[in-house]
Parts: sequence; C-alpha cells; structure tokens
Amino acid sequence: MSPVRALVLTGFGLNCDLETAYALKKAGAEAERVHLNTLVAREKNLLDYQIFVVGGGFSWGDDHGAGVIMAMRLKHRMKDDILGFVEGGGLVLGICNGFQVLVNLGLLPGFETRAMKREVALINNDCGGFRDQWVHLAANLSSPCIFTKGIDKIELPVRHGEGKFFTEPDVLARLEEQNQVILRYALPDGGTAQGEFPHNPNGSVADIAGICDPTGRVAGLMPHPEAFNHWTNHPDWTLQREIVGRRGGDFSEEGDGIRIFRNAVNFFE
Ligand SMILES: NC(=O)CC[C@H](N)C(=O)O
Repeated sequence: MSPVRALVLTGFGLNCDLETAYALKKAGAEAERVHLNTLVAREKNLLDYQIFVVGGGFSWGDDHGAGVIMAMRLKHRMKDDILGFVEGGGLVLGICNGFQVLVNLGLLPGFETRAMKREVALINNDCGGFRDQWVHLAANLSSPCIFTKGIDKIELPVRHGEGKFFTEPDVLARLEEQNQVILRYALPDGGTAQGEFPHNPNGSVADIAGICDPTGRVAGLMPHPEAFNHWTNHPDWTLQREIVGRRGGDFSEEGDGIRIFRNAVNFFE
C-alpha cells in the first residue's frame, strides 16, 4: 500500500516544521516540508497529499495578531485548493500558530466550511505574557475528531503568547453541543482546570485547548504534540523511570504526542 502523504507547511516564521515532519514519519507517514511560496506557485499540489499540517511558530512575527497574515495569504491565494482538500476528505491539523491560522481562516470551527468565517479567536494570554510549560489535558472521547480518537488524557507542552481561546456564548454552546471541543486544560488528577492558572495557562474560556470541525477531519490545538516525540521529552522522565521502574514510566516509550499523528495516518490505512 502506498504511504500516507503529509504536507507540513514552512516559511515566514513557522518554526516547528522539522519536528512536526519527524513526528509524522514516526507515526508512519511520508512527510514533506513545503514552503508557502511553493504551494502558492502550484509547484506542489495540496491535493497530492492526505494530511495538511500548519505547525507552530511565529509567522510574520505575530504581526496584526498571531496567524492573521498567514491566514489571509492562504485564503486569498489558496482558497479553492484548501476547500477542495477539505471536501475531498483530507485531514487538516493546526498546531499552536497553525491553530491560530485555521481559526483566522474560518476553517475552524467550520460550521459552514465554505463561508470561511471567523467565529472564534485566540487572543493574548490572561497572565499577560508568553507561557512555556507542560499542561495536563482532558480529551473528549465523544468528539468526532480523528486526531484524538481513543485518547482520554495526555500531557503536552505549550509555548505561546496568544493562546486564550475566546468566543461568544452562542458559539460555545454550539461547539459543546456538537462535541467539537476536543481538549481541555486539566488538573494533574484529570479534573477540569476551571480556569485556574497555571493549569489553564492562558485563561481560555471553558478551559478549551483544542477544537475540531463538525466532521472531525479538521482540528486545531494550542499544545504541541510534535514536541512529545520521545519519552525523555517529558520534564519528569527521570522521576518516572525511578517510580515506575521502566523506560517511559507512565508514558509510552515513543512519546505520547505521536498518538495524535498515528490516528491521522491510521485513518487512511
Ligand atoms: N509556539 C507557537 O506556535 C506560538 C504561537 C504564537 N506565535 C504565539 O505566541 O501565540
């Protein structure tokens, strides 16, 4: 069977593409890093891939708001390609800056994909500055999300200045109703963070760390699954080894973040 092909976007300040491609390869995909200009020039065709990832970073230096200019570039130069990709059954994942891009692009929450309307925002963290820390996340097993399938909880790092998820109550109600909230910031014991800092690192409403579209094939999250690509990435790895007495401890040896990418690859196999 031919390998699942993933396109990882690069350029203009995105800076997690190498790690993201590595995580996808570890999950079994054939991952290619492609510059935005190459895509816009149609030297590579998005429709030749099955997974499209917009990863983390500081595209255009977060000027005009994180992810805004990248979203405008994609919308005005690639709109038909992106809509064709989504409607053709492709998977789209936005991680951190990529999540900010998908939100500005209106692909998320994607109540009506073609409208490309912005319904939610990722705004400045309530704490007033950039946060770089690991978080506990509770996943929604009832969500249609392909990427988080079978995951009930996971620990991942966050690093962002504009990660506060915000939306109006009617949109929030719709997201909850359709099980489009995929990840929430949680306490170490698994309970919801209820807005409490630093468990909820940015003040996100309803502790939301990630959402998907109604189909579950487009998803975005602020934490970085590609950065948990080996058990020693976790800050407690030496402690885990001592307590649990084996490599990896409570975590999978390959790094729990890989599960999110493997779910995407398995979707096509
Ligand atoms: N790690 C990231 O992708 C950061 C996203 C964005 N630059 C922010 O600070 O909010």
